Amino acid sequence: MRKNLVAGNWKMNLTYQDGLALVSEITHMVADEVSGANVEVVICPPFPLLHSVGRLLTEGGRIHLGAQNCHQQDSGAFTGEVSARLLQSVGVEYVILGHSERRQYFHEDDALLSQKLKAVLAAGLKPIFCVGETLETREAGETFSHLGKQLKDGLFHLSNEEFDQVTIAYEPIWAIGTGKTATSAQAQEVHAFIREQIARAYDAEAAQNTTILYGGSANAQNARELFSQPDVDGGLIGGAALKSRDFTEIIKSF
Ligand SMILES: O=C[C@H](O)COP(=O)(O)O
Repeated sequence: MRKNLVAGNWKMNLTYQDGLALVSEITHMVADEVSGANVEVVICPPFPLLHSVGRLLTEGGRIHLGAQNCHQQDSGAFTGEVSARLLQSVGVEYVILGHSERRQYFHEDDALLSQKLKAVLAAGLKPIFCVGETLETREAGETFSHLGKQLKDGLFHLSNEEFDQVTIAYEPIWAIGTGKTATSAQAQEVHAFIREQIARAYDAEAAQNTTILYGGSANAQNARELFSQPDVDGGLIGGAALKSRDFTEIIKSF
């Protein structure tokens, strides 16, 4: 039985103080309101907040810590970078890899992401691997070939055991931060396609066990409808993860 998951990606938002205030509100709301829900929750703050947010999450109990990126090497002269091993040592469990913003603004390609995946897995962390198409690609009718290639080149080189640790996030780039959400039917269509590709690359069991998240202007209003789709197992939440009430309502949408 695959798990449902809601991951909040804070991106490059908030100060240290604002971040701690937000996470404290979220832990209280989740503790009070979400006790029985069948969902794992992850919060991915910027690097300088990881340790302190992690401590609050440990005290609060049931929310896991994630990072937004890491370097592919274990250590060394890579000024400004952060290794998976360091992330693991501050209590991180998940790492987002291949977010469309990393691909677009930092030119991360499938070859680099393959190395990052290996580093994350070697450190005992769980990757949240993102794929998604631009509006141009969708309108050209190339969504599925594009996603198929991202999965094949970026992800499907992993062994079965390594792949077991992976969560996939589908992010229609045209829906990120735009307020334009994919319809639940559009999301379901792509998620089913991704699951089918997993079955081909690995097997039916791996496909059934893989958690596939939707990311792209998911919010407290549309989460229930999106999460009710058979192949949508949760969300990678940007803007709405910065508001404790909205994020909690999204978690409660299962
Ligand atoms: O990582 C999160 C996704 O990019 C979605 O962001 P958004 O919810 O602000 O559209």
